[in-house]
Amino acid sequence: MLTVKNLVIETLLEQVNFSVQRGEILTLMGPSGSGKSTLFAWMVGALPAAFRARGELWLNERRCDALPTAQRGLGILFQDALLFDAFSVGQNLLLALPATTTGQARRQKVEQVLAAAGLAGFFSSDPATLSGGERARISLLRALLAQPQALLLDEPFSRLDNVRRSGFREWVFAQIQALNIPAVLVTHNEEDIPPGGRVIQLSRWQ
Ligand SMILES: Nc1ncnc2c1ncn2[C@@H]1O[C@H](COP(=O)(O)OP(=O)(O)OP(=O)(O)O)[C@@H](O)[C@H]1O
Repeated sequence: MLTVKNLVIETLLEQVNFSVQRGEILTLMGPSGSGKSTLFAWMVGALPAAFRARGELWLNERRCDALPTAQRGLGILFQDALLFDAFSVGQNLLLALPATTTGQARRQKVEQVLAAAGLAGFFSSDPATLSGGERARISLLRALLAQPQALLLDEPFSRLDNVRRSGFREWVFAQIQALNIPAVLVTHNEEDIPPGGRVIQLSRWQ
């Protein structure tokens, strides 16, 4: 379970409280500038220096808000599918693979997740030559290869056209359910809300 408890980010967010169960996707909505991305930045341990925050972050019974980013167990996916364009698709994915997988098993693991995502044969591709939908899928694969215990999705669908958007959305939701990890989705689009999913509205600091 992922919990944000009594979070205050001064002059931006007042008293944010939520818990997300394993396999659940909680949707966060709110006007532009209400602090959705800043909330994610705080959760991953990268709050801009301009802000002061207090509150608790818990992931699977472990308090995480004082831990370094890499130890929090959170994966994050941004609106822009950020990939290193100097590296091939496969190298981008290898970078995310934990050091516990070694030797030839590293490449095999990456080939295997590419194939499972319908991207067999993309290992040596240059990310700059991919479509927006392909970049989005590879970005999610990269986030998942790091074996996060929870996933934060910051408008991951907004740069995709309508056809790609719904396909990618279903695929992302299926991945989260298969991994049985909690996820938080920021979106401006009500169509992105998973069927029956809970929604939290962030409001501006009063
Ligand atoms: N590094 C920073 N330093 C100072 N202020 C910042 C910084 N990053 C964001 N802000 C400000 O914090 C406020 C909240 O921004 P944030 O990006 O969290 O909003 P948002 O709800 O994600 O908006 P949108 O829906 O437009 O993406 C905005 O007023 C923004 O200008």
